[in-house]
This record gives sequence, structure tokens and C-alpha cells, in this order.
Amino acid sequence: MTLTLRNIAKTYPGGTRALLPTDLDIAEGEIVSLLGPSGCGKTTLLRIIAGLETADAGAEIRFKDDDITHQPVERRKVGMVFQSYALFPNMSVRGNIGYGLKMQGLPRAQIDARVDEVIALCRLEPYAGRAITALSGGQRQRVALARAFAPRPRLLLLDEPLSALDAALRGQLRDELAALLRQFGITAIFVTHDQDEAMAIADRVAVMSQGRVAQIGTPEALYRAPQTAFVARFVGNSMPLGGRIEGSQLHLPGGTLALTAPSDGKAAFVRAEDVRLAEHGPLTARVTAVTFLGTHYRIALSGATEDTLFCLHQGQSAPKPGETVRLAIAPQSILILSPEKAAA
Ligand SMILES: Nc1ncnc2c1ncn2[C@@H]1O[C@H](COP(=O)(O)OP(=O)(O)OP(=O)(O)O)[C@@H](O)[C@H]1O
Repeated sequence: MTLTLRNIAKTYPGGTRALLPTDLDIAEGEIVSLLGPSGCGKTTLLRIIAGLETADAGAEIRFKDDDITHQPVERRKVGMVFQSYALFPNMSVRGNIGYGLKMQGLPRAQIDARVDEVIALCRLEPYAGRAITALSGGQRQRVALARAFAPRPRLLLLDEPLSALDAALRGQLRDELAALLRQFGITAIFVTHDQDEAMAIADRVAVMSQGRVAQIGTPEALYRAPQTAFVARFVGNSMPLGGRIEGSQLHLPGGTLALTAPSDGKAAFVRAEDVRLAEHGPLTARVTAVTFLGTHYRIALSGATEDTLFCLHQGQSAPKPGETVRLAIAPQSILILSPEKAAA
């Protein structure tokens, strides 16, 4: 393991337990995302790894064989990219990228060579001589990444690196960031509250809730096999199918669904993309709202389950609000969780 975190916890003065004891192992070159809602402790964990925050007593942070638990931030050799970029506005792009190298006291020629290399890698050649203020948000983001990477950090930490950008640019830069991090071949940890961003960029995602890691795994594993209701909801927006389970049958207000196995005493969940409009489906529901989203319609339905059920429908047209429809949900797309996992 490149980075080993053991027993990392944080209680802020005043008593807020921002982080409960957490263990995490990150392999060399791996990109890990800390994903979770506001206040779950992800920034606190990132800042502890960076050395910007001290963990409660008993923590251990190792980088390979190097115990960095008590090392000051400047000796940890970590690169950081923040949401606000924190670029120096009075310096050029080159000046910003070379800043860390200059601080290391490297000779001029060596700084220039490394800056050229990183500028090429990040495809920033057309902007190299520009002032920071003459760049777009996306270009600034790339400069911030280049600046963090130039001093050859052994770990790159990114805190919501795309959140200052508008939605269209975010999508584009998300893919670009994923490609650049892989090209760097660097071990990276990045914080986000956006599940699409985490899934698109990370090799593994640590879903956090209330100061703890609820589940860590590949995007596919989290999506296909969430272990708790929180993860099921947060990664892929699963909806509870509140009803009564008897053997392999789930009795809902709008009809009865088949399950793959007897699941008495357990709880069922489904994703909107797995709810289908089907002429002879076993569930009856009333359409309450229809939203056209380009590639599909999002249909809100009442009467099928205790709460509103959503269906993503890809047809050329959609039913109208007020209409009654039939729905089908394949047994294998119904997620079954034990009561304790359903409550977590
Ligand atoms: N310096 C501080 N002093 C006291 N409490 C703090 C401090 N920083 C964070 N907290 C609290 O610790 C908890 C976790 O905060 P943290 O910033 O790690 O969450 P987060 O998941 O990164 O949230 P966000 O996405 O909103 O940044 C929150 O309840 C927060 O209010």
C-alpha cells in the first residue's frame, strides 16, 4: 500500500465528532474519491491527510514506510488542488506552475524544463504566457492541477476541484481530469458530493456518511451491490419499495411483485431506471408529473408504493399526468437489504 490510514478520527473543539475512527488503504497510482453529503467529514479527512488538520490521538498515517502522522504539511510532499484554485492572480501561468519548484530552491534551468514538461502534459501551451485573470474557469482549473503536479508530489489531494464551474463545463472537465490524473500516474484522493463525478473519475469510491466510511469499492460494485440503504440512495438514487414481503412476493399498494428469493423481514429498493411502463405489468399507478430530459422522460407515479415512485422512460412519448399506467419491475433489479442494513 502507498498510503495507509489507521484510526483517523477528529473531534473539533466544541465537541463536533467530524470523523469517527477510520481506516483506509490506497494503492500506488490509485484514484480514490471521498463521496458524501455536506458535513459527512470528507474535507476533514482530506485535510488530515494533507497535514492541515491534526487527527485525534492514536491516529497513524503512513506513506509506504514513512510515518508522516506528525510531519508538517510542507514535508509531506502532497500536491493540493482546491475548489477556489487559489492561483496567484498577479503571476503568469508559467509563474504559477513554477512556484512550488522555486520554493524548493531549484536552479532556473531545471525549473524551466519541468514547467515546459508540465505545460505540455496539461496541454496549456497556448496559455503559458497569459495572466491568470485572462483565463476561463476551466483553464484555471487545469493550471491549478499543473501547479500542484509540477513539484512531483507523491500524492495529489483535490477538494471539490470542479465545483466552481458551471454544469456544462463540469461534465467536460470531469473526463479531462480523469484522463490527466491517469496520465500523471499519480496516487490521488479527491473529495466530492457529486456521485457522477466520483464514479467518472475514481478507481474506488469511499461513500461517507456521518463521519464514517459507509462503503468503499469500485463504482460498479457500489452501484450494483450497495450494502446499506444510505449507499443505495446516494449512489444511484434507489427508492424504498415499502410494503409487505411474504416469501418471494412483495405486496405493495399498487399490486404484487415477484422477488428472486424468499425475503421475509427484509426491505426492498429499486432504481428509477429499473421501473418500466408495461401494458400488462403487475403494478398500477397514477402519473403525477412528467419531465422531459432529452434522452428520457422522468415520470412521477403515485399509488404503486407508499411514497412517490419514479420511472425513467426512454420512449418517443410519455403518458400524461392524471393517466393510470401499469408498471413492471424485474425481480433481479430489486435490491433486498436486511433490516439493520436498510436502517443504516
Ligand atoms: N474547524 C471546525 N470547527 C468545528 N467544527 C468543524 C470545523 N470544520 C468542520 N467542522 C464540522 O465537522 C463536520 C464535518 O465537516 P467537513 O467539512 O469535514 O464535512 P464535508 O463532508 O467536507 O462537508 P462539505 O461538503 O459541506 O464541505 C461538520 O459537522 C462541520 O460543521
